[in-house]
Amino acid sequence: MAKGKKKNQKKPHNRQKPSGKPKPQKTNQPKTTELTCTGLTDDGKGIATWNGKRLEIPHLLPGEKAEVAVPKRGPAKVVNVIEAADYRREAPCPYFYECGGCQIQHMTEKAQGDFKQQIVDRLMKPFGKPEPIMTMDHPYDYRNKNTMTFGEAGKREIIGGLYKQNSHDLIQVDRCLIHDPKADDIIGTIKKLLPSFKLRPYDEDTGRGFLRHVLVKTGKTSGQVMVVLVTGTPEFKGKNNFVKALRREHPEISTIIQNINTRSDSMVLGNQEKVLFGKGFITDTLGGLEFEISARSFYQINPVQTEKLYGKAVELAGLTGKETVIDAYCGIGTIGLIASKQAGNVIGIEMNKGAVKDAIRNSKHNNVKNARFYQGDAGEFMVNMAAEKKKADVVILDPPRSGSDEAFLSSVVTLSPERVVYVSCNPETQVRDLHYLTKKGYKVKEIHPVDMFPQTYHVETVVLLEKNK
Ligand SMILES: C[S@@+](CC[C@H](N)C(=O)[O-])C[C@H]1O[C@@H](n2cnc3c(N)ncnc32)[C@H](O)[C@@H]1O
Repeated sequence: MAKGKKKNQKKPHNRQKPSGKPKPQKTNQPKTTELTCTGLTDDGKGIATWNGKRLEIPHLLPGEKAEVAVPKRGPAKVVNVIEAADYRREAPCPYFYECGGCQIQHMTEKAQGDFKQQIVDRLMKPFGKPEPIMTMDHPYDYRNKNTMTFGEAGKREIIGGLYKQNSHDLIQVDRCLIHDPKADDIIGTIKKLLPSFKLRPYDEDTGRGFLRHVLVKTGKTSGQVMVVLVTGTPEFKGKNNFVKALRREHPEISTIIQNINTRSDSMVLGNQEKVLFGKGFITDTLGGLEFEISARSFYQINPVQTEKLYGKAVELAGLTGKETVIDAYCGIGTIGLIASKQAGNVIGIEMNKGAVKDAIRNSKHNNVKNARFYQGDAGEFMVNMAAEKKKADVVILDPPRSGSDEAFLSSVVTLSPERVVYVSCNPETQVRDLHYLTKKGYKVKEIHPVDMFPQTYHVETVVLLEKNK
């Protein structure tokens, strides 16, 4: 195992007190005990009680009896499952128990769907019964955005992999089961090429070395592939030959970008980019439209499920070709542009400048004439629209995990659209916002959970609200 970052590690010290009496060492030696799991948290951890204390234990399932190691600090760990639940399975990924990327691979696929359905059913109970969750036929290989981090282990052995759960320790990962396999092949080739070009992984502490991460984006429909080499320094010795060698092994690559990231936080990408080969972006098709995807633009990571999610959102909007539709928190304009085919006009609002530029470019690229995109805070934008007595027939909103805010929601109430379609990647904050809207004259009509992120605990929901008659 390699260290991706050593900054927070304290140096050990051996000094003793002058009295000669050694200070007792604080140990974190775990106690191993037998526990029975009584429930599951919404992030997929087993719940058990030990010495009157509630424990949340990764990889343990309700009804199971297990030997569990309980340290003084940090998470408890399953040592041995004594009685297994009938929906437990051998996790298909060999890195599952170490890597933090997936949390529920030890459940059968049916159980994963049931688990997410139960969460949504419970949270949405005040508003009605949710529809059955939309699951995926092949819940693997789905990510179109794949990142691996580079570091070193032992005697300068290069590691290209993922962080261990809750840490900055890297695990060598040759194949991540939810990544696009093509992406992992390319990352493997890059790892193999590094020594022959005398390129090393970047070390944040010393500022030496070169490669921090490799990000590979793939267009599932177009087959186009973007490779982003995230480097800690701008110098790239032998870059032309490196690009040639990589393309020789992977002629499917459409564009290669060097992204320079000198930051010390956990952001993968920096602000500076150089296009080394190709156009610097790829395209992909979604909802019958073609979207340009750049290294830094937000694009839903599971295209198969996104078709279902957006399809449902547009269907719930109930458009007849005349309506004014607001696409709030619109990102690169995907939902609004897809809806524009059936709407009178679309107004998109988004905070991120780059995403708004992408949305405008995408509308031109698809010859959409009835959509306008604005940059700003969605709440402020809606307050202004309400103050100017503007009209909206349908509001579609897809806010970040933190949900929407009162400025936005109160302006929705003032604008008084017939329908509100609320897409969310966090049903908890969505429920909070639904309580607000249902107290102010709206009624929840339909609730649809969508499994956008199989093997993880995350669940997406799309909810239709209508104005009380
Ligand atoms: C979950 S993404 C949805 C993007 C888009 N609807 C899609 O499906 O690709 C949420 C978006 O909200 C934007 N955002 C966050 N806070 C915002 C705010 N206060 N006002 C407007 N947009 C905001 C983010 O930049 C991000 O693009």
